[in-house]
Amino acid sequence: MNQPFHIMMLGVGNGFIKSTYHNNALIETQGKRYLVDCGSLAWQSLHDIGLGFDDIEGIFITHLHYDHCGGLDEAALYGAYAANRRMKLWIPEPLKGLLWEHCLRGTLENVVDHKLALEDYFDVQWVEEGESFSFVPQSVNAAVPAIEASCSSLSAHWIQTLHVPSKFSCSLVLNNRFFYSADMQPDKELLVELSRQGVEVFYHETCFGHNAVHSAFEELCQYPEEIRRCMYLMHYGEAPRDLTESDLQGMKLLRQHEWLTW
Ligand SMILES: Nc1ccn([C@@H]2O[C@@H]3COP(=O)(O)O[C@H]3[C@H]2O)c(=O)n1
Repeated sequence: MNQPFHIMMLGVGNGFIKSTYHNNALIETQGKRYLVDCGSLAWQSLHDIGLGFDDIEGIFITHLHYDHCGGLDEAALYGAYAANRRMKLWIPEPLKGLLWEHCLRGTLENVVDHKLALEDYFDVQWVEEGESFSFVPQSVNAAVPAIEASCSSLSAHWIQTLHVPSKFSCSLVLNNRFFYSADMQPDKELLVELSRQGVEVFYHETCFGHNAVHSAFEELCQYPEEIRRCMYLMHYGEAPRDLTESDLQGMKLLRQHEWLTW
C-alpha cells in the first residue's frame, strides 16, 4: 500500500487575484512537507499558517508562470545565505535550461560567490515524463525492506498537459490514484483515461468565466458524472456568491489552508 498523504492548498486563486493567493499546494507525508509549485505568494501563505523555509523538504514545479515558480528566487537565496541548505527541487526535464536561463539567472547568478547554475542553489532532480519519483527520500524508509520501500513512499510522475500553447506545463499523478492538474485547458479524454487506469481523485483547476488557457467551470460540467463526483476544484479565485451545491454538479470547491487526506 502507498502511504496516505495530506494535502492543503496554499491558495485557490490565479495569477491575478490577490485575496485567495496562488494555486500552489502543500503536501505532508511521513512527517515531511513538500510543495507542488512555489509561486511568488507561496512563502507568505506558508507564513500565514506558521510555516517557513525550514519546514519544507522539497518542491515540484509544473510550469514557469510566476504564480507557480516566482517564489523560487526567495527559496534559493534564503537557502544559500540564511539556512545553508540546498532545497530538493524536482523539475520536469523539458524545463532543463529554461528555469535557470529564462527565470532565475538574472537574480541568482553570482560570480563572486561561485553561484553559476541552478544546482548551486538547489539539490536538483530532473524528471522525465512518466518517470516515477518519490517525494520521501529512501533513507526515511530505512527500516522498510526494499521491496516494500517503493510502495511505502509517496510516488509521483508527471504528464504533459496543455496550458499556454508552445509553453511547457505538466500535471502530477500521486500514488497512481490522485491527479493534480496544475493550470490546464480542458482535456476530458485524459481524465476519462486516467479514471480507467485507476485514478480516483482529481484536483482540477478551473475558472468562472471563459479563459482561453484554463478550464472553464461550464466545460467541466460537461464531464461524465462519475468523473465530476471525484473532482475537487482549485484556481477559481472567488466563486460566485450565489453558487449552490446543485450548481457544482457533484464537484467540490477546495478551500485555502484546509487539509484533506488521500
Ligand atoms: N496566453 C496567455 C497567457 C496568460 N494568460 C493570462 O495570464 C494569467 C497568468 O496567471 P494564470 O492563473 O495562469 O492565468 C493566466 C491567464 O489569465 C492568458 O490569458 N493567455
